[in-house]
Amino acid sequence: MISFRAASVAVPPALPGDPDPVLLRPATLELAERRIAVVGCNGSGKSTLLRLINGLVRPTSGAVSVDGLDSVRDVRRLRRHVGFLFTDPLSQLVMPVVVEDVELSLKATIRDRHARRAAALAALAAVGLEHLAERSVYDLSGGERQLVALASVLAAGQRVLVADEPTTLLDLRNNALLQRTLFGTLGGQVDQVVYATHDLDFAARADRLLVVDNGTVVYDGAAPAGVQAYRELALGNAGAGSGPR
Ligand SMILES: Nc1ncnc2c1ncn2[C@@H]1O[C@H](COP(=O)(O)OP(=O)(O)OP(=O)(O)O)[C@@H](O)[C@H]1O
Repeated sequence: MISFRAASVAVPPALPGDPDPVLLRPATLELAERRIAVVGCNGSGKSTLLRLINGLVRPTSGAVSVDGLDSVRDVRRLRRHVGFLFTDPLSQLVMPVVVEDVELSLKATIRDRHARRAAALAALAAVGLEHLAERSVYDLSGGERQLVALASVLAAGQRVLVADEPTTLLDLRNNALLQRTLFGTLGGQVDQVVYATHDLDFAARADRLLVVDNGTVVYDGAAPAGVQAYRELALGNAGAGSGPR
């Protein structure tokens, strides 16, 4: 269960004397569903909301917790419980060689070096990238990096996954592979996936959908109606006729 209790985020103003810009207005949410999508226009506050979940952003007021772990007080334990997939995979690929990056995620759980290598190769195979195991992460395409980041995050074995626009760099086939892999882990090692996306077909697959506008959660409910609400919000009347496919 992911809980937001009147959680808000404000930052210091760029110019002295200006009011503090509010990135997220107080949000109270109890998120228990397995697949939770967050949609909204550029700059609406989706990443801010996602980053609150694993303590990358601290609430200015209110509180956020995941399965009883407070995002400020228990932040170290929270980070072991909640994995985060960044929009830009280079933000999180820390080892120079693909297989080594996945092995790093397994270090806490598999002590034997050979077993760790085998598990890392299996994690890469799950996203169709075992042939890239010995390549430099800097030589990969953007989409290949995004899939390696997914393999590394899944290998870490966290119960909750937060993914910030995880399909932005992926072609149609790999987009489908990512969705299959991400959702396929649910009910196994993973209890919940929370993802922000501009891909409305991906968003429509959620069990619950949040629409964020100008730092406020303006819709919270079923995905198909939420996608439609977002179309109308973003496009006005032009979006009203085009329902989710
Ligand atoms: N540290 C900060 N200081 C000032 N403004 C910030 C800071 N972090 C984010 N913002 C602003 O807060 C707003 C929300 O940012 P956020 O990254 O949450 O949006 P988003 O919905 O994820 O956008 P996108 O779809 O473009 O990724 C943006 O206008 C951004 O410029």
